[in-house]
Amino acid sequence: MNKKLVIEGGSKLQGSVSISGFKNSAIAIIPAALLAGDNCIIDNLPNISDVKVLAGILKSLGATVIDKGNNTLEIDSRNITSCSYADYEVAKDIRASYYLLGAGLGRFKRAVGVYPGGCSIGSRPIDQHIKGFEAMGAKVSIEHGLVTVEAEKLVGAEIYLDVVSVGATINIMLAATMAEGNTIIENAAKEPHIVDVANFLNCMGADIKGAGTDVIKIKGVKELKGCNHTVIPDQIEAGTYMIAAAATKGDVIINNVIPKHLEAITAKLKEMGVDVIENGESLRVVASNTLKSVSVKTLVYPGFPTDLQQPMTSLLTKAKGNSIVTETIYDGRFKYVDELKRMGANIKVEGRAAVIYGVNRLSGAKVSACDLRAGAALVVAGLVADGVTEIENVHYIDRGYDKLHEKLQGLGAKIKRINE
Ligand SMILES: CC(=O)N[C@H]1[C@@H](OP(=O)(O)OP(=O)(O)OC[C@H]2O[C@@H](n3ccc(=O)[nH]c3=O)[C@H](O)[C@@H]2O)O[C@H](CO)[C@@H](O)[C@@H]1O
Ligand SMILES: C=C(OP(=O)(O)O)C(=O)O
Repeated sequence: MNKKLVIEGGSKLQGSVSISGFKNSAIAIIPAALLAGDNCIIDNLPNISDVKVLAGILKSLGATVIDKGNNTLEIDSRNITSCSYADYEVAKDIRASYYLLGAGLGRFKRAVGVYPGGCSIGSRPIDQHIKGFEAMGAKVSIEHGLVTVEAEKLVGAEIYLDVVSVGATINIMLAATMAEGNTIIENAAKEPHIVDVANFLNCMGADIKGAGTDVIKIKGVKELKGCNHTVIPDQIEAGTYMIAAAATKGDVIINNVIPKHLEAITAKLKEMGVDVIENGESLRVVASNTLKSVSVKTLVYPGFPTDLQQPMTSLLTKAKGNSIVTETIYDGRFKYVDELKRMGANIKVEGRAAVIYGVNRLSGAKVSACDLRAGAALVVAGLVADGVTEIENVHYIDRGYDKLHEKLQGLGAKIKRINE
């Protein structure tokens, strides 16, 4: 089906919007539920395609997955007896299928899965995941597009990550939860969803300490039990609405957020002259002044998140003067810039840096999203552009934004979705 978003730019966003559960947390927690061999109830799940794909894979493995409504899934993994998913067509577009390797290894000492896909934003190896599994005694092989991990005995180990990796940190944590003895992950990632996943695992009976710091200690346990868990709010979705509010010179209250998780983006917006007012679990973003140019460097948490680099670049096209965006996490996350240029942006990319020369106006055009956050960047650009912008490849946006066009309509944007 050819799906499109059509935006008539120029409306200031106004009103309030509620943030959904965190994609990157939800898509780790669903595979983690496999470890329980029991019934888990997970709520505040975002209504996005990645969640549907993972819930579908768990079902295909034998789990009972019941949609309880109200963004809640009940996942009973008692009937899963092995973890092998080999359907390339189902798994190729998502990254988080890799968590089934760690969870399957933990519970069954063996898992087979499609080599992870996900956004095409540069090289995305899984060597640190493999290093962690091997340190715990597993053998790992990659053949015909499938990754097999298996261990006669899974034992705790000390693992120093060579690069700070969100995926490797969570995957090792999943496997180590049911390994014999203690595991220590050093140079661990500290992103909010690492803490959320650790809280979920601890609620199932795991013994994990230090999540949210760069040293995580896991004492292996023999079994886990089911539990109820509420996914934390989506840091990246919230940041995207903050950026969209600022770009349109709007006044938006963003509800259901954890302001601490948004400090890097809040600080950058304030530097640009935008007011960001915190009120409990809400942030109000008011952009009444001329936007100032700034430098942005993506970093691991608590730095500026790479997943907001693309929408932030769209915002900076509207700033006065020249801004610099440096991408330190991925080596290919500027592909979308050519689409922004179609809309009149003046951006020069040199390796890992982009210089954004502020322009007076963007103009609506037919453009195509090349990945999830590229899609978000084009939406932000479309909201401020003169005339009509048509965004193709909306399936990328559906991977990570819950009811995007409806939420934007609620803020006064002239946006519609066409499913042809
Ligand atoms: C499903 C999910 O949660 N995706 C997020 C996760 O991706 P993902 O888990 O893939 O990202 P990582 O944190 O692992 O990657 C960070 C950097 O480490 C490198 N690396 C990673 C693993 C490895 O084994 N070897 C290696 O060299 C990557 O190439 C990249 O340069 O964190 C990223 C960084 O916050 C986010 O952009 C993604 O939205
Ligand atoms: C890169 C992202 O997702 P994934 O790792 O799932 O491809 C993202 O959410 O921006």
